[in-house]
Amino acid sequence: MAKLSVNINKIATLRNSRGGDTPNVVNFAKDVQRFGAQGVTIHPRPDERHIRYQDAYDLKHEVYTEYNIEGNPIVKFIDMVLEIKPTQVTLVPDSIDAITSNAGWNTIKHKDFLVEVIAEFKRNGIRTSIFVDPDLKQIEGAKATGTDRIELYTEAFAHQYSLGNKNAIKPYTECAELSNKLNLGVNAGHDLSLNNIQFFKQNVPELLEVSIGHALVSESLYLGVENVIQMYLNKLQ
Ligand SMILES: CC(=O)[C@@H](O)[C@H](O)COP(=O)(O)O
Ligand SMILES: NCC(=O)COP(=O)(O)O
Repeated sequence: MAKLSVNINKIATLRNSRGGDTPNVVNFAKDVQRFGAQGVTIHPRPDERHIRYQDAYDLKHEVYTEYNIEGNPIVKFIDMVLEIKPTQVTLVPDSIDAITSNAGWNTIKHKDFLVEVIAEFKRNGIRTSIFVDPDLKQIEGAKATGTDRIELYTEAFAHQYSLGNKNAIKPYTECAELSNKLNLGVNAGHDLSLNNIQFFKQNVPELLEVSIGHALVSESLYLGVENVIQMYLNKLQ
């Protein structure tokens, strides 16, 4: 069984749009765990447009499942992760102004940097994962960094699958097979959804964890809206 880690960035986006504390990010994290999620993921960005660094600290004692913090390992991020000591840190090579993550690491070009940062996290007992495109060379490069796991960047799969192209799964299957052979754990994320997750899971051997946020929160709105409209109508009678 692959674990589901719920990315709660979007809850912080909604909260920040009004400047208050609704919805409350910590309560949401507690609820998703109560409902069965096996992990909570956050991806604080340098501009703190959704998850703030303070949220990462506030969640530390409330996430009793797997706490996964994703981000670009700039100094401020590294210091925060070392202080919080989550279950897992996922390194993502985001440019400062990226709207969302849009590429995996070049694990060959950035090998020395990754080796150093990963060693520091592992010395502190934090499991490491690095975000990579589904490319066999990048998987071999990831192995050489000493990371425990890789997170396969699934945007291309999600897009192609939505167009009906099931062959788009092939590089992911191959990368997972190679990772398994190399004893690298396999996580995955980005644009996974109720539409594509079952097919993805069935075709990616030994998938350990998926982190899902954007679609999961959108689907929750759609699937919950009928109930909430009825509750308002009842109160307005
Ligand atoms: C690495 C990855 O794919 C996710 O963490 C994604 O980037 C979520 O970040 P946003 O919520 O800022 O889009
Ligand atoms: N690591 C991927 C993640 O946390 C969530 O990505 P998305 O579901 O918001 O696209």
